[in-house]
Amino acid sequence: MTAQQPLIQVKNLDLFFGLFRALKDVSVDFKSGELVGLVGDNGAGKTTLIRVLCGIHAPTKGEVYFDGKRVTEFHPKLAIDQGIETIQQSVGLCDNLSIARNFYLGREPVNRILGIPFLDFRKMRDISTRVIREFGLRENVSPDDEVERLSGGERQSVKIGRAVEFKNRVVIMDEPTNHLSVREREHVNELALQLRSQGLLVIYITHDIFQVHKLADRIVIMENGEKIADASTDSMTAEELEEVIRQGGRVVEKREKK
Ligand SMILES: Nc1ncnc2c1ncn2[C@@H]1O[C@H](COP(=O)(O)OP(=O)(O)OP(=O)(O)O)[C@@H](O)[C@H]1O
Repeated sequence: MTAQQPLIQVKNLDLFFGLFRALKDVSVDFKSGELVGLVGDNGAGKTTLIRVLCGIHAPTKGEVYFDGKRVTEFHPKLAIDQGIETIQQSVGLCDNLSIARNFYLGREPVNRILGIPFLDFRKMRDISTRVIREFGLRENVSPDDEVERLSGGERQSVKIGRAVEFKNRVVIMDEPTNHLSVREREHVNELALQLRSQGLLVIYITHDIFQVHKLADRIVIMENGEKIADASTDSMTAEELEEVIRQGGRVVEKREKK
């Protein structure tokens, strides 16, 4: 990894829901071409942090920089325009629409005939066919099939394919392998590595410590709204990582006191 400028810089972020402080002075950097595991117990603040990055929540205090520029407005559309895509198990696809339509959701290509705009179905079908083959969907799956017909892993593949095709710069994967079979899980994880090797920043949220330790370059651990550790996976075994999470910040504090 070169010493390049971080793609995303989070500085001293605080976020309150009413009186509840969900993020406490969180600072963290993310670089392009990195796969970063974001872990921590339930309620640690992982989802809240990534919701700030994808423009769903505005921080109460602190700063976020994207590509060196301060983010002054937090809105999901702005985050998408900057190339930040979130892949969650249960959201992101409309079950009753075809794979092709889902692939282009919100970015539908248009043909103009006599100045009247028409959806370019041929383009949607052609591009999504290529991508669904490339991303490992079954041979008998057609771009005209409703996504309802797809397995969990195939649904994730459509979302990941979409992120690559639209040249996203950041893919946030929030528990992307929940409820998937072992084979599908491996496939989704291979796709995550593929995104990283294409130079994207991948932020991977999970409770599966052993899985993320194998995949990630770096692990950021959160606890009660705070970042309690940020370490490369080479510097910590999966067992040590699990212990840090189990003990909250206490193991880290002990290590720092030595
Ligand atoms: N919209 C909201 N309004 C009020 N409190 C919220 C809201 N969203 C999250 N919280 C609270 O903020 C804290 C952090 O939640 P968050 O979802 O970020 O945790 P998490 O680390 O992603 O947990 P999990 O692994 O269970 O998804 C929790 O105590 C949660 O109840």
